[in-house]
Amino acid sequence: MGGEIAGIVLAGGQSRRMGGGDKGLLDLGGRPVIAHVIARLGCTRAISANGDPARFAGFGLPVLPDSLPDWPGPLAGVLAGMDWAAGQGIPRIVTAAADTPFFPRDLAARLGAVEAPVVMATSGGDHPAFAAWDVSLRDDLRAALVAGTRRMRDWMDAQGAVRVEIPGEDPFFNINTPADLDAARRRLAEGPQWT
Ligand SMILES: Nc1nc2c(ncn2[C@@H]2O[C@H](COP(=O)(O)OP(=O)(O)OP(=O)(O)O)[C@@H](O)[C@H]2O)c(=O)[nH]1
Repeated sequence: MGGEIAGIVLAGGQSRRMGGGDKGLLDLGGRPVIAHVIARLGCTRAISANGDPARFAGFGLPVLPDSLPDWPGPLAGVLAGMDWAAGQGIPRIVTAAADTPFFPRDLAARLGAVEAPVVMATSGGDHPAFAAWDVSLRDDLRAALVAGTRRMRDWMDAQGAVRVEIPGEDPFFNINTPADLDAARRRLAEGPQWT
């Protein structure tokens, strides 16, 4: 599929399993976890998160508050990304989670190459935070949220999302707990392929 695709990093949420704060701002090898995600995604154009945008100022990207701020969950962040991209005249976004620093660098190209309105990454299970979305779906997504849809997977299944298998060794390892952060630091120490 041709056309521009804008990377949106989902960085909101409550980080309850981590004990609060922003998982993306935790240190991993001398830089924040989200810096790894921004670099790997390659086409990052915005960060999706509620709260004070100043905490992300160092990345030089717009910080998008959730389109439905009282609606917890990453789908509201996806909608914010779609609304922002539509305003920029960009037809498609690809989303990545700010707490997942080791996915392949060609992820956006792999998802963007599939000609479908919703493309979900999978590797030993679905990873709905990693997906490509046509922004033309935003009014449908808004309506679904208002109607009570909460889980990304439910909405994507309703849309008949195409699945793309992403290669790699546990490519969507994500940092939810302090033990996960320790494991990520150990993985980083394994070699330059993870930096
Ligand atoms: N924009 C936005 N992103 C979110 C929201 N909730 C979660 N995310 C992001 O979606 C990804 C997956 O989030 P989870 O780990 O399921 O939820 P979390 O709130 O970060 O963590 P827990 O409270 O421990 O479940 C992470 O990158 C989060 O930053 C939200 O309400 N808005």
